[in-house]
Amino acid sequence: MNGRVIVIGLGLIGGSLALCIKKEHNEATIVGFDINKEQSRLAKMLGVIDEIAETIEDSAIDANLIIIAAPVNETKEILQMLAKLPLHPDVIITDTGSTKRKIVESTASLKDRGITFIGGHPMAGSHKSGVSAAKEILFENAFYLLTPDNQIEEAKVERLKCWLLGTKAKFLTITPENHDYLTGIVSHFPHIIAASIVRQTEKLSASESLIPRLAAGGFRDITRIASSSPEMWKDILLHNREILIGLLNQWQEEMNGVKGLLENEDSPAILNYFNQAKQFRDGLPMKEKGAIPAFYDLYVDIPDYPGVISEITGYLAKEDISITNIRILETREDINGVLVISFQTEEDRYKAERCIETYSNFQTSIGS
Ligand SMILES: NC(=O)c1ccc[n+]([C@@H]2O[C@H](COP(=O)([O-])OP(=O)(O)OC[C@H]3O[C@@H](n4cnc5c(N)ncnc54)[C@H](O)[C@@H]3O)[C@@H](O)[C@H]2O)c1
Ligand SMILES: O=C(O)C(=O)C[C@]1(C(=O)O)C=C[C@@H](O)C=C1
Repeated sequence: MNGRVIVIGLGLIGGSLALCIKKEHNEATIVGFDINKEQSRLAKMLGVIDEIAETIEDSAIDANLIIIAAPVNETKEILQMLAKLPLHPDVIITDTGSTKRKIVESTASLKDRGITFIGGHPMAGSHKSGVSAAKEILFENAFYLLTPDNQIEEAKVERLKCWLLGTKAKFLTITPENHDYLTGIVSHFPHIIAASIVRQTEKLSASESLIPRLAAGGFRDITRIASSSPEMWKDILLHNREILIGLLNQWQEEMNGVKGLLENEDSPAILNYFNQAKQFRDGLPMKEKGAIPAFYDLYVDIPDYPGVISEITGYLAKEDISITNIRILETREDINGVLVISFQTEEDRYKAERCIETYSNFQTSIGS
């Protein structure tokens, strides 16, 4: 498709969407705006956008598609500001916010003017922020939730899906209320739990300095998302507070139940507790982004001798397998080191696992 697309908020999500749109619609012009000028400059330098917009006002006027990929509170403010501008009558405005009810409510003035707003939420992401973490394949196979008002013409929804074709996501239409209930359960609430586990651990570490050094695989897996942007999550929680308060009440009951099982030393019930959790977890769809890691990490246990990292990267280079990131887990320095290598795709990670197995005796695992 041809036209002008403006992306407001050039972080992980805005940057990734810009890349997807450019890939699918090469002839379109992608204009980017971010309140942080450094992000705009970086986005242009990385080829994520074609042009930098100096203000939203100037660039939105002739846009065919406006994507707001800013934090949820800012998204509301931007929508209210757009409602005052002389926009192209055929423009489609969408957002990427993790909550929908309050955002959709703030579009009343746009709606009164007959301007199309279709709430959007790509259900894939990461704990990383900023345009430097943006990638074209971020949304592949993920659900992309859309919350069009029932007055929006189907053709407009189809046009938006066409713009977003390069995401290779699976579109699903739901109401804003249902959206906030479902994402409250599978996304917002787990972020609270992850942060609470980390905070409890931090408090207990004050009297036990070994704790941070022992926190290894399991702790890291369940708390990865506690490294997400605190600013972003503060607003998400406040947008969805009623649902989250309900879930916290249920969780407290659940925890009281577990406490009861322990107090009563109810061995069969404890076994059953873990069995049921395992069955549900193991049955989650693995091909969908929601259930697999956002970055395809491979963990390699490495002995401590000079040159071991270049040895492993050498094996991967030999088989032409590209890596996107490499780091050492410091917490396990005192036993062997653990090298974490990230790949763009699950297939690359699989090839790397086979490659390292073929050329060495290093133990690998995918850590999930
Ligand atoms: N991170 C995720 O996993 C994820 C996944 C799906 C949806 N989302 C949602 O997408 C949105 C963006 O998240 P992200 O992860 O890309 O965050 P991010 O922090 O990587 O990027 C947000 C960008 O918005 C910019 N910004 C803030 N206020 C602005 C304003 N008033 N005008 C213009 N730019 C502004 C910031 O400078 C930043 O560059 C959020 O609403 C978030 O809830 C996040
Ligand atoms: O993978 C992660 O780090 C995420 O937290 C991604 C995640 C999620 O909770 O699944 C976070 C917020 C979004 O709105 C959608 C996706």
